[in-house]
Amino acid sequence: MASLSGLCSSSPSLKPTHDRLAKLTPSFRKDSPAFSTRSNSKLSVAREVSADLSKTNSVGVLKEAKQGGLEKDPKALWRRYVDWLYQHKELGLYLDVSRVGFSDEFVEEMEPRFQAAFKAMEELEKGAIANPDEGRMVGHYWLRNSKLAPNSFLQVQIEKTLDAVCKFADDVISGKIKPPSSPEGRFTQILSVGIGGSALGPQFVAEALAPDNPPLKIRFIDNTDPAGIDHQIAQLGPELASTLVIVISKSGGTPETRNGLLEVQKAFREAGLNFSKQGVAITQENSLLDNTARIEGWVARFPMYDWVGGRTSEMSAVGLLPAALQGIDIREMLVGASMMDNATRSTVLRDNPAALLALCWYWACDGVGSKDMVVLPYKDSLLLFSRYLQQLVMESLGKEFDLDGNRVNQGLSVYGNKGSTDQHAYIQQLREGVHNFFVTFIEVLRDRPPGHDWELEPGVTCGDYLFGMLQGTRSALYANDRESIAVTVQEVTPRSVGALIALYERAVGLYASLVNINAYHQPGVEAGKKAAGEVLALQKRVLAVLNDASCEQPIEPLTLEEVAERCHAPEDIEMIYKIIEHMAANDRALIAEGDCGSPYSLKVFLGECNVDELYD
Ligand SMILES: O=P(O)(O)OC[C@H]1O[C@](O)(CO)[C@@H](O)[C@@H]1O
Repeated sequence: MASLSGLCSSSPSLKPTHDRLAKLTPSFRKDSPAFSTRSNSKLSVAREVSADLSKTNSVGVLKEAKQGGLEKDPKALWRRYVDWLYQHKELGLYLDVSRVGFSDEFVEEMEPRFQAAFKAMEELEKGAIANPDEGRMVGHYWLRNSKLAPNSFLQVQIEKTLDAVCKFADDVISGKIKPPSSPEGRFTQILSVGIGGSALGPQFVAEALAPDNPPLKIRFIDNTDPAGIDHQIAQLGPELASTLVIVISKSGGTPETRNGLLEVQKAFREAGLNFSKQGVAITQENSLLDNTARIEGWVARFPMYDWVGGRTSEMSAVGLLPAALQGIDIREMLVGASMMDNATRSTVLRDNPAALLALCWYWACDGVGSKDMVVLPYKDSLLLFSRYLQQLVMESLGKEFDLDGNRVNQGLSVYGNKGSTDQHAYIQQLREGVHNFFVTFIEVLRDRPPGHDWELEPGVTCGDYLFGMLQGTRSALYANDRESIAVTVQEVTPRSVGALIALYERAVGLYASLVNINAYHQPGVEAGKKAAGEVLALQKRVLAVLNDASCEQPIEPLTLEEVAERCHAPEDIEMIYKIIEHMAANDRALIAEGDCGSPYSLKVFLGECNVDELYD
C-alpha cells in the first residue's frame, strides 16, 4: 500500500539537477523575426527569474513522478485531502486538490517559480507594464479595490464610474430615466450587443445571479448571425419600445458588434423608434462607438479603460451595468472579488487558492497544455461558467511565443457544461475513453433557499441526488486515474460569483508567469479578423467583375476560372466558389447555372446590370 509520501514521490533520483533539467528542456527556436518584445525595466527582475526558471522545464521530472500513479489507499487519500484542503473562511469557499497527484518534490521544485510569479503579480498590481507588446498596464484588480490603483487619477476614475453605474441603474429601475414612447413608461428589457469579453461575463453573471423576476430582463446579441439577431429582436416584439440597448465594445470597432448595432438601429427605425433615446455605450473614450454615441446623443456612455482587458472586464462597467440593471448586488460581487484578491496575494503556495489551481494545471498538463480542463459545475445557474472560463483561460494562455520570443505554442483547453447533465453525455468517455483531460468540479452546498426543500423519497431530496452524482463521478473518475479539482461554495451569490471570477483571473495570471507568456494580449485573433476582411474585399471584387460582365450585351455568364482571372486572383478560386455559393443561397441577384456540387460546371452572372459603381 503506498504511503502518502509514496504517492507523491517516486525515486530519490527525482530531485532535479541543472544538468538533468537542461537535458529535459525542449529546444525552443527563435524563429520569428516579426516577433519582438519590448523590454520593461519595472517588470524585468521577476520576469527574468520566471523566464530562466521556465527554461528549466519540468516535463521530464513530471513524467517520472507520474509513473508512481495516483494514491488509491482510502486512509492515505483522506490524509492527503485534509492536508491540502484550502478554506476561505469568510467566503465559505473550499478548494480540494487532493485528487491531483502532484508530489512533494514537484511542489518543492515549483516553489521558486511561484515566488517569481508572485513577484511579477505584485509588480503588475503596482502598475508595471505587464502587457509588454501592447505597452499596457493590467489593472482589473484595482476595479474591486480602487485604493490599489497606482495613482489618484485612476482611483477617482474607478470610483466615479462605479457611482455612475449605480446611479444610472437606480434611475432606470425607478423609471426616472425612461424610454420616450413605451406604454409601460419604463425600461423593461436590456438588449446587450457585444462579443467575447464584452458578452461572456455579462452572460455568465445573468445566468448565475439574475432573480426570477428582474427589474429588467436581459437578452444578448453576441454574433453577426442575421438569423440570431432577428430572433432576439422578434422575441422583444413590441417591448422594443421599452428596451435599453447596451452596446459594449472596448475597442469600439469590432465588426460583429458594429453589425449588431446597425441591425438593431434598423429595427428601431422600422418600428418608428428613436434609437438614441434608448442606446447606451460602454467603450474606450474616443473610440468609434464612443464618438457615434456622443454625436447621436445616446442616453449614456460609460468608460472602458485601456488597462482592463476584455476577458477581465466583468468588474468594470461592462459587467456591472447590466448586472445592476437586473437587480444584482454589484457591490457584493466586488466585495467577493476583493476578498479573493486578498487571499490570492499570499506568497505561501498552500494558502493561495489561485496558486494551488495553477500548480494543479501545471502538473496535470505537464506545463504545456497536454490535457484539457473540463469544468463541471453541479448547479444549473453556473452553466455558463465554462464558457466564460474558456475565453479567460484560452485567450490568455493560448500563445505561440513566450515572453522571450521562443516559439512555445502554449495553451490550456477548456470545455464543459454542467453536472449531472453531462453524466448522460460525455462522462462515459471521460471515465473510460481517451485520457486527455482533468476535471474541475464546482460544488454548491446549498441546494435551495431555506424552507423549500422536501424529501422525494425517505431521507433523500432532489439535491441529495445532485450531490451524489457529483461525488460518485469524482470517485469513479479517480478510480480510473482521472484527476480532478473540486471548488466548493456555499451558495451562488453575488459574493461567491465575484470570488470565483477573481480566483480564476489570478490563477490564469500566475500560470502565465510559470510558463513565461504574456496573458494579456491576443495577437492570434487578429489573423482571423484580417482574413475575414480579405474575404469581404474579394467578394466586392467578384461582384464588380460580375457586374461588368452582366452589363455587356448579350450578358456573358462566366466560369469560376474566368471570374478568378478577371479578379486577378486565380489562386483564390476556391474562396470565389464559396463566395458565389453563399451569395446564390441568399437571393443576392446572382444567378449560378450548373451544379454547385460540380464547381467546373458553374456559370455565373448577375440578374441585373448595375451601372452605378456600387462596388468600389
Ligand atoms: O470589446 P471589443 O473590443 O469589442 O472586443 C471583443 C473581443 O474581441 C477580442 O479582442 C478578440 O476576440 C477579445 O479579446 C475581446 O473580448
